Amino acid sequence: MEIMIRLEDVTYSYNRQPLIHGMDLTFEKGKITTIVGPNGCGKSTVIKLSSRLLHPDKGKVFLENKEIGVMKRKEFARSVSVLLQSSYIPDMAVEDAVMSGRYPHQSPISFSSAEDKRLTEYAMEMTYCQSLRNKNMRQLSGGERQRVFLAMVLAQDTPVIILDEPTTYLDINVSYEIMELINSLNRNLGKTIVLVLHDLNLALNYSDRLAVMENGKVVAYEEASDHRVHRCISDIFKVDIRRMTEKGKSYYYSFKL
Ligand SMILES: Nc1ncnc2c1ncn2[C@@H]1O[C@H](COP(=O)(O)OP(=O)(O)OP(=O)(O)O)[C@@H](O)[C@H]1O
Repeated sequence: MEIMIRLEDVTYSYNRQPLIHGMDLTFEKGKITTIVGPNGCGKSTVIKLSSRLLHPDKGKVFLENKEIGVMKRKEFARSVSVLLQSSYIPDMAVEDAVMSGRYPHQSPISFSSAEDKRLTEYAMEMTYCQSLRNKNMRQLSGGERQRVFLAMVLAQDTPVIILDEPTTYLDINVSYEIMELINSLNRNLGKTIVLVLHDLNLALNYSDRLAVMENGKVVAYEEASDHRVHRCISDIFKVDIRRMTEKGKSYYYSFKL
């Protein structure tokens, strides 16, 4: 098992109110790991600590063997892309916004290369944004904007992709398409993916591993098919988890008892 991101003895407080205390957590290379847990348990905080948007009060975060706090901004951005829950909405056309995802790969004086244009097109195609290319970001619906933010992440073309609730605002069909895309980025291109998902059915069916959080702590961390993690989810969310097989494929689903 190779580790891509490692939180080591991490402590974090907001306004002197401790939220995370001495957390050890790893995200494996080449896997899809999803963090689940109730509102306010600290999932986004872990995402921000893992992507240098917050710095631990104590402890360290490593990307492979480098401490992320000492990495150069562009160096980190060539390795890790991140989609947050509420991103700033830039006042620019969709195509330019997606192209801006390429910035870590460009020098300050260079213009966009053929590779930048190719990846921008690819990212827009994969996220169904091509027809939006000339629209201003601020004119988009919530779901359209979420797809463009995902395209920006794809265009960044990093080995690690961190997505905090990527299916927010998306209708059920687009949610599944995006989860299939995330799955194929992992299975076909070997990307390491870290997700936060509220939809337990998506989390159970698209993750290799699940980290269950409660009150700032990781209370279970197992393979997504492991009954121990299912029991923990059942206890926290007061749901039952079942497995069904359809056309030779197994699926998990959760439902309220
Ligand atoms: N900037 C902030 N200042 C003060 N408190 C904060 C700040 N950001 C988050 N918190 C608090 O920290 C706790 C954890 O927040 P966080 O956003 O990490 O939770 P979450 O598990 O991602 O929640 P949700 O599922 O609702 O998105 C919450 O109680 C929240 O109110």
